[in-house]
Amino acid sequence: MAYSAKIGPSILSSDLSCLGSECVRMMECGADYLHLDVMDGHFVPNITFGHPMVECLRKSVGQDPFFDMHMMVSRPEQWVKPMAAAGANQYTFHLEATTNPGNLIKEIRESGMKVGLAIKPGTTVEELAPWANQIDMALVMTVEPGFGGQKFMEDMMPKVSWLRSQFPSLDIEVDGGVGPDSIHKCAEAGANMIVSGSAVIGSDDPRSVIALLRTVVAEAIQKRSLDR
Ligand SMILES: O=C(CO)[C@@H](O)[C@H](O)COP(=O)(O)O
Ligand SMILES: [Fe+2]
Repeated sequence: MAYSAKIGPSILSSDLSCLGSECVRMMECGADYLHLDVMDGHFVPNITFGHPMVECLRKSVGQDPFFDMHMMVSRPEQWVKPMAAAGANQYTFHLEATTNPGNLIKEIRESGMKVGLAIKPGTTVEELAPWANQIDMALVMTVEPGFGGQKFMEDMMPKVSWLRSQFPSLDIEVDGGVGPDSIHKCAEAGANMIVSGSAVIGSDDPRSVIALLRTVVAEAIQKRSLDR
């Protein structure tokens, strides 16, 4: 079992005027990576930031933090090279946003980044499956992409369970409404990369929330390995 429990705060929920210090604060509170939500106002009805912001963040926080770019954009091909140059580590694009996932996967790899492939709630996991052996991480959205602070969609968990059963070593990420109330469902289903925005950033004690999320997921991974 190659995968481990990792917690990635979504900094979309933080005070955006202090993004650099918020990233540093999350890493100091025990985050394993940072989940950066890029929205273009077209693929989703909201706008956040692009590669110039990522470049500034990289300069501000140093080389260490792993930047998982959640690209909620209509033309993901367009931003591969700029994001790689800006210091992104993983480029997670939406299956719904491209007609040629195979070529995009190749371009992301050639740019030196890891590859993530995301699906919206209305997309079946069978549509993602043909690409699963070529990617580093599958992202199962547990809200409609576009905004933080939405309600967790428990009915996405069968997608996670199915992926875990078919691809035992794959990194599987969940994103949207994940926090102490929903983490058990995600962990039981087999998710190991956990994005949490409002539950972590909005907490008075983000360190404890991150530690709790990681413990629940790590215990589920251990249980799965003993059951095999
Ligand atoms: O991609 C998205 C939303 O589209 C997420 O990354 C959210 O920003 C996570 O925030 P919470 O749902 O955990 O508040
Ligand atoms: Fe996200």
